[in-house]
Amino acid sequence: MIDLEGITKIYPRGFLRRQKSVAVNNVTLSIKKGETLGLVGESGSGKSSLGRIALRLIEPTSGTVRFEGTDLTKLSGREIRKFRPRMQILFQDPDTALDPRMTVRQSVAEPLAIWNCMGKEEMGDRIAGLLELVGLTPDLIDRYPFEISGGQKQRVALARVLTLNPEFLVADEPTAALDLSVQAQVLSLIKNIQRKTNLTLLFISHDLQVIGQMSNRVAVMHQGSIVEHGTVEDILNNPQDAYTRQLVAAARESEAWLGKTRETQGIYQCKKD
Ligand SMILES: Nc1ncnc2c1ncn2[C@@H]1O[C@H](COP(=O)(O)OP(=O)(O)OP(=O)(O)O)[C@@H](O)[C@H]1O
Repeated sequence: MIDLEGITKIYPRGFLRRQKSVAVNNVTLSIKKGETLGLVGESGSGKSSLGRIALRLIEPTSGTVRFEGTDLTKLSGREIRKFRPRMQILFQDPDTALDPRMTVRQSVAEPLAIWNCMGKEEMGDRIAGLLELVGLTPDLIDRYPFEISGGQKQRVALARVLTLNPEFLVADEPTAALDLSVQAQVLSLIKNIQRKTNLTLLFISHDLQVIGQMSNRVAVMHQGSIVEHGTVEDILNNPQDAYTRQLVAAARESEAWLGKTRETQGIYQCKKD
């Protein structure tokens, strides 16, 4: 469904913007319909730039982006607008996606109103259905973002993104701003919705454990390049690249640390009881 070919992104930087910074370096990747491709790498490795290029939210310096065979890099602003409802992005911080002056209902309704695709009654049903899909109770519908929790806000942001039935979603560290327990709920929600709707997903994270839970295939990004690419099992059990081996070792260490922490908490709770 998505074919990125030879994507390079160079940002100008520094005084008078004369220096160049290569954020993405000749990346070629494909994502099949209904598949989740996990994109993992440390901060600054170029993941977000690549995700935004895949949606043509920013222009690549060179390379092509194909969406079901159509080269998005060749389309005019007017032509790309037709594709917008079919491709969406879910950001790390729901506060950037939600207008603080809009209620939950207004935030979810806005894309429908902009695309002018429904009558009032049908829109009401659609909003109720979406809120149910993301596990939000109807009593939250008239609340403002400051009146709901971080996890609830991310669910509203997800409902908003799903409003127009997108076929391709870039989820850019969608749970990084959430507590661990809420993170797990939101991840399983995204996974269930992806299965139900056969969404094609580019899931971006710096956390290999999260990527492992969410993805069919993984691409490891380091300093703008894809250094390794394979199934989750291949990457976790038989990493070939030196940087990937470091990532896997760090993920295993943090898994062991988390397990230990839970154990300690368990013992503490028993004693308290
Ligand atoms: N608009 C910009 N102008 C100049 N440089 C930029 C711009 N956006 C990103 N960069 C640089 O490009 C590189 C890649 O950034 P990018 O945000 O794509 O990485 P990332 O892997 O998503 O990082 P993070 O996980 O911290 O979001 C970084 O060195 C960053 O400083």
